[in-house]
Parts: sequence; structure tokens; C-alpha cells
Amino acid sequence: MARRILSRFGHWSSYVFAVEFDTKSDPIYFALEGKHSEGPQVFRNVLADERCYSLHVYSDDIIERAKFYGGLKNKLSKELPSECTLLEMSTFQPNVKDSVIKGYFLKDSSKSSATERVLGELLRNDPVYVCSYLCGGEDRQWSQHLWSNTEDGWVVGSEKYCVVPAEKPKHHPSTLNIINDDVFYSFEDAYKVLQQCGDIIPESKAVLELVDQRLESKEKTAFPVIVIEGLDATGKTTLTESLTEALGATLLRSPPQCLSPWRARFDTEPPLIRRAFYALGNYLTAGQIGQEARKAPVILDRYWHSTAAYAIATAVGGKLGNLPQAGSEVYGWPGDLLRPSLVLLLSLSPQERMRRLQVRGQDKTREEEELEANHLFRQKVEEAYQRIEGPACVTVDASPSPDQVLQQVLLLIREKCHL
Ligand SMILES: Nc1ncnc2c1ncn2[C@@H]1O[C@H](COP(=O)(O)OP(=O)(O)O)[C@@H](O)[C@H]1O
Ligand SMILES: Nc1ccn([C@@H]2O[C@H](COP(=O)(O)OP(=O)(O)O)[C@@H](O)[C@H]2O)c(=O)n1
Repeated sequence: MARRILSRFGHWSSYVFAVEFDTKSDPIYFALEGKHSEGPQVFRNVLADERCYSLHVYSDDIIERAKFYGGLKNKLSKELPSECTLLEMSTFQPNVKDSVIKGYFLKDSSKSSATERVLGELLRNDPVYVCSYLCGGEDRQWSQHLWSNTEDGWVVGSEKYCVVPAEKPKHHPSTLNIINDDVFYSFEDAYKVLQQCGDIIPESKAVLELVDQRLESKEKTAFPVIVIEGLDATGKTTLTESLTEALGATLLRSPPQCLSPWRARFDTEPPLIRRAFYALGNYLTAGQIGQEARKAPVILDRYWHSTAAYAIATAVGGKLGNLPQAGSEVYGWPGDLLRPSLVLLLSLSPQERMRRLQVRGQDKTREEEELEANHLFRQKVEEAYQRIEGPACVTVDASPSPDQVLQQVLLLIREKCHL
């Protein structure tokens, strides 16, 4: 595998493979060597007698790659025997931006031949590399074998690479491809993605038509622009409405109302496409801000902080510590997007947030495991919110009563925006 995939990027020996066995621990990192080597066995503690495979998606077309990678998981979950476990896997050059090739690592404890049949089908029809991992010899060394598609069907290649442990890289692999895969730092970069989707997602054209008619607005506004950010159910709607009234302001939101007919559609798309849609929403809203902030203060329900924080938190796998360090360029503000005067982040304990969600009649029946995963996700969103700069957000305790939160926020606005 290494050879074909990596011919595009360089020599395979510079690549490292990461398998996420468990969200709370570091991935297992390994590299490949052409010859037998002594040393600790990479999978000793995590794989018993299971058969293992890896799948890597390749395509030079970023849209095809994103669509296929997203769909592959669903397809495999449906077709593979239930004894199979699919894990996230990345192949990357340590600390080299944009070097990640995404894939899945498959553990198979079934004794059936169904797994190989499904993988063989994939190999024949789809942009995917398949490898088997075998453990053999007296010292139980793991090796990787690339499958090839031949006229007689697929075969396991004769070339084998020894699997050897690799060092933990300075940056978690999921942080390497954030720029322009998950977060877009200019109008043009987001626009290009939707343009490329035109044929497969007809709705992109309608969105681009709206975007083409947007008003451009980058300059400083006459009246202050105040953004209210926070996780779902922290009280943004309640506060933005009362603030708007108290200040005689105009209430706007991102994504703007005019994108509502397409939002659900884009929410089902892979991150690349979904995030480009939200990024463009911010530019549409910026046009509206430019108009409205000539006449009155503007209160904004979500803006760039939401777009970037959710995108980064979703993209970065595993632990909170895997997020890019504070000060990283991924937390920077797009140079061509109108900057608000003040960003307030509503913060709430997980318990109170859950209580408010339940009052609203949502999220009552989550499983324990999902709760745990969501807990990690929420922590990552909040942390990313706080690391975004240009302007950075000011955290507000959203646990008091609606009126007390309003009074606290009015004081802050008076102090920071001289209103
Ligand atoms: N300060 C507050 N104290 C108690 N409940 C609140 C407060 N602010 C909002 N709520 C309630 O919590 C729920 C979520 O608030 P909402 O404003 O819809 O949040 P968001 O827009 O952030 O999702 C609603 O049922 C709302 O009435
Ligand atoms: N400006 C924005 C607003 C929302 N979003 C996305 O929209 C989602 C939040 O939507 P939501 O339905 O919870 O929003 P609210 O109903 O809380 O306003 C997040 O997953 C963000 O990824 C965004 O990317 N950019």
C-alpha cells in the first residue's frame, strides 16, 4: 500500500500510521520497514487473535475523497459481520501540514469469509487501498500486506512490510489537515468547495447564487456589533432577544435566515462541504451587519467563533489535549471577514445545560457511552471557543436568571463598547 499511496507524497518510510483504539488514550503509532526487525510488537496488548485490515481512501479530487470517506463507514457497518470493529486510522507525515490520508482500521473476530468478500468488492469498485495485517513467526512480528486487484480478482501482494512502533508525534494527526478541510480562512477557499460540489449537490448552486448577491462589508461599523456565542441551550436565543430590546438593536444570526432552506441538506454532508456552507453563511451575515450597523447596534446569534470552534472540535479526535495549542494559526480570524466589536461566550455547567435541554424536551435518552463522548466533545468546543482570537471572546456566567444574565451583559457592553 505504502508505495502506491505514497508515490504522490514521497517515500513511504517517512509516513506514520495511527490507529485510534480508544478515545481516552493516545492512538497506537506505527511505521513500516522493508525488512524484518526486532523490537516491541506494536499491537501486542490490543489485538488478540483477530484478523486485521486497513482501508485508505485515495483520490485527488477532494470532494470525492470526502464523500467517499464519509459513506464508507455506513457502508461497511451495514455489510460487514457484526463481529467486526471499525476504528479511525490516519496515515501522515509527522508534523507536516495537509499530509493526512484518512482511513479505517478493521478488527475482525468473526471466522467468516464475509469480511474478505466485502473488502474485495470495495477494492474492485472504489478508490480505496486494502491491506491485511498478519502476526507470524517465532517472535510474532506483525506485517502489512497490500491487496491488489488483478484479472482473477483481488490477491494479497507478496511484498510485506514489517510493522514497527513509531514515536508519538508532537501534533495529533487530526490537527494537520484542519486548514481548508475543516476551517476556511478566506471567502475564496470556502466558495471554491461549493463550486466543486455543483454537480453532485445541486443545492450548492442556489447557495452560491445567494452568496454572489451578498453585500461586501469588511470595514469598521458605525454602531457596535455584539456576538453571543455558546453551546446549545446556554441561553443565546433568550439573551439575544432581550438584549435587542434593551438596546434598540437589530438581531441577526449566522447562518442567516436566507440559508435555512438548505441548512438541513448541508448538515448531512461530510465536514469539508458542511463547514464550507457555514463559512459562507458568515460572509452573508457580514453583508447584513454592514447594512444594519449603520443605523443601530447589531446583536448577533453565533458567528465565526461557532463555525471554527465546532469544526475544530469535531475534526480533532480523542482527548482535549489533542487540540492545537493556544496561539496556533487555526484559532486566527479570517482576514477578509468583518470583525465584531465584542464576542460574549455564555458558559454553563454540564448539569445545568442538561437540565435546560430537558426542559426544552430534548436529549433525554442518551446512552452512557454517547454521553461520555459528548462530554469530551463539549469540552473541546468550549476550549476552542476560548482559544479563538481576533477578537477573543469574553466568558459570561450564564447560570443566573435570564434577567440577571441580561444585566450582567449590559454592564459589560457599556464598559467595552461605551454604549
Ligand atoms: N438564564 C436562564 N436561566 C434559566 N433558564 C434559561 C435561562 N436562559 C434560557 N433559559 C432556558 O433554557 C432553554 C435554552 O435557552 P435558549 O435561549 O433557547 O438557548 P440557546 O439559544 O443557546 O439554544 C430555554 O428553555 C430557555 O427558556
Ligand atoms: N455561525 C455558525 C453557526 C452554527 N454553526 C454550526 O451549527 C451547529 C450549531 O447549530 P445549532 O442548531 O445547535 O444552533 P442553535 O440552534 O443553538 O443556534 C454547530 O454544529 C456548528 O457547527 C456554524 O458552523 N457556524
